Amino acid sequence: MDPLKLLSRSTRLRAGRQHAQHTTPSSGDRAQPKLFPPVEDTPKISKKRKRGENMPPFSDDQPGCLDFFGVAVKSNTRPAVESKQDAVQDREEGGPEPEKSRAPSSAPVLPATTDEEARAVLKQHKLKVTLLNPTSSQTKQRRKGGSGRSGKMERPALHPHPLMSFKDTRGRFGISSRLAANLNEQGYSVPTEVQMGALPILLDASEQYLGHDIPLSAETDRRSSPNLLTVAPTGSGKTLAFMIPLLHRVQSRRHRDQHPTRTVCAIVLAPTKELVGQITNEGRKVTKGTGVSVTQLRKGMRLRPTRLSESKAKDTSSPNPTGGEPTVVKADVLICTPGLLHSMLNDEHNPAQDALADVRDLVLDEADVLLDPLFREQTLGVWHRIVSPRLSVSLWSATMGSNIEELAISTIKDWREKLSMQNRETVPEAPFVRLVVGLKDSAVLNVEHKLIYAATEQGKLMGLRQLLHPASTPQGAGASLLPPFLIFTQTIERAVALHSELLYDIPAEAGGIGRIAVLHADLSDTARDSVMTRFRKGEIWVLITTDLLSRGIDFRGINGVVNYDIPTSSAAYVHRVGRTGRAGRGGGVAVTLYSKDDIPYLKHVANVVAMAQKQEGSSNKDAGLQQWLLDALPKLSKQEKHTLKKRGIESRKSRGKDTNPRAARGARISSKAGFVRQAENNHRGAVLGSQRRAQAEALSDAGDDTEFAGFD
Ligand SMILES: Nc1ncnc2c1ncn2[C@@H]1O[C@H](COP(=O)(O)OP(=O)(O)OP(=O)(O)O)[C@@H](O)[C@H]1O
Repeated sequence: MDPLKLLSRSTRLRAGRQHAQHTTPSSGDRAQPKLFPPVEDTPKISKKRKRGENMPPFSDDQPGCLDFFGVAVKSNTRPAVESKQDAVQDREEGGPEPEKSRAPSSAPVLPATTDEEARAVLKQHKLKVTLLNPTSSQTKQRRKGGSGRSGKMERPALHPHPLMSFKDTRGRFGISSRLAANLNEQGYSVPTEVQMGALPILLDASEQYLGHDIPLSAETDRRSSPNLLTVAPTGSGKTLAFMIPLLHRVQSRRHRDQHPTRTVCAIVLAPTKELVGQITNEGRKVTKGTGVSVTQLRKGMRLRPTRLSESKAKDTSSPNPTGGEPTVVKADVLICTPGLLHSMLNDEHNPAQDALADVRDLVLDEADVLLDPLFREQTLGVWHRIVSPRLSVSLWSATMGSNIEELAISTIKDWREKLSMQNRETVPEAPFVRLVVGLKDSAVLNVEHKLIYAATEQGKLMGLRQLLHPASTPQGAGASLLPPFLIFTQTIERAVALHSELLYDIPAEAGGIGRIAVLHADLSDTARDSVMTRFRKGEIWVLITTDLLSRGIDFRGINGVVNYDIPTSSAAYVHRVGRTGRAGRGGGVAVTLYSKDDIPYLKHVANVVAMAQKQEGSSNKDAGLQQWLLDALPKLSKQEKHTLKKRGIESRKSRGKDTNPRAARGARISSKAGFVRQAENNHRGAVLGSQRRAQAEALSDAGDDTEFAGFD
């Protein structure tokens, strides 16, 4: 088997075997993908446990950690919880389940943890849960008697009981046997940190997690699923964390309503087509046989109207822009980019103006990008078209600025007020919870970060070639990378130029030009799909791309990321390097090449690297980023940061050649000397000239019957 066929996310995983075949460094040998060390390695926690009475040892090696709460399971709270859950399940699924699909009597049941145990586990796994919309009285109390920092609003902490094994999802939250079986079949047994924290919050909207700490206000609707904002590291399993609750709710609703026609019940928005495709694929794998349909919205499709307007819609259906009959979306869960859905909803020929009438779940994956000015209008446009008072919104990313948090709070408030006015009755307020895993906005820890100074553009190209051909470099002289890896550039032009420069660098015996490819937004959808598939299959070893692939994309077993052009924000760095070291795998390398032009803009990258190294507790001080370098790098003002994020490094933009040809020449990606390029240009000009002359002669020979074909 080709060892590079590891990238394929669609590879069927089997329980207990999912990492067995991985042989490249970044495939790692971790049995389960937790990011933070198990309790045995954490002296602080074990010390605490000695003091605690009922805290049995927790080991990540225990599959599913079913014994974790072994002592407490015997407690008399268990039967009550069990019977309550059965009742909820029966109610949700429209009556008692047939015997065969019920959990067997030996099925895991709700671990009856105490609040104290839950707190210890949350702390151990670096999970922090906060209520973002406390009642005004709670806020005041905390201001007075709280931390003492007057005027600073302190939000109350929550302590949901974490999920220790996917087996518990059925007994504890009543997810269907089919959904549970699919998770098991895909090899998911132990939840990652984000799943441990988010699943109980989203699957159990009641007293389970909120009642302990926070008496909610009278107008807060306890029955609503809470709104959730999650910040968790790249590759930590956020997709599954939002997919399971969403699919569970859709499935329960379908059972309960017994409605034959499908209308969209849930929407997942993501910024790129590639990510949309990946989420759809993941959703389909876990919904197999559940009757829930997960669909990727594509151009030329038509949204299905709700029942009310269906008959009216039949006469006014809009033509398919790609020709032929438009495909009507028959989906329970719709996954799409905000731009496409927004334009479809605003199309005046669209007969399905109320297509989102049944939507009760909205997920914003990579929420900080979706709420960035670039996508904000479309994202909020879709959000405001949803009219269900029971809407539950969740926002997910590895990086989330405080401005995004504030924007989310204000949008939820505006949306609720608007809906209350429209409906002429108060829409109940759902709790808005924030879950943070680890340190916010930081790079994943199991990746080795390298910053390499290359002085000039040509130096960067040479540095990259050394990475591609480590054998030609004296041992220890530089970084080396094992394919497959990704190379990021700032612009499409530079990605294309770098691709043509490196095209012949991989020897024919190793696959030649087929091993290296470029992917960017100017390619057709088919070309983009084909490159993605070939990279996932391991046919392509080096993929040059722009920030198009920097977010969300999950290539298993990718060994490294090269920032050929430095990222334009710390968030961009976190996401780019997060394409390696996924699901807890070690061995990934992130190399950032920088020239002297980059030095003014390097600080944000250096800060993230320094933070990651500090968190990791790098034992080798020389390997880490030197403090003098950090101190020497200039700091950007807020305005400069904003401009850099928006426009990138000016000299690398192709437009530079009109305004500043010299700078543009300096930024050109080429290893050829100036005189060689000039000779090539002269030759190209001569060939073009002779072709033109030949054309002109042919035209004059053709005589008067030739039609005027425009000026040459
Ligand atoms: N519980 C689990 N056990 C084993 N593997 C898991 C588990 N949950 C997720 N994974 C795997 O981890 C990888 C990363 O998951 P995912 O793409 O959801 O990460 P993410 O947090 O969304 O990353 P990003 O921030 O880059 O979007 C995937 O290959 C997924 O199959």
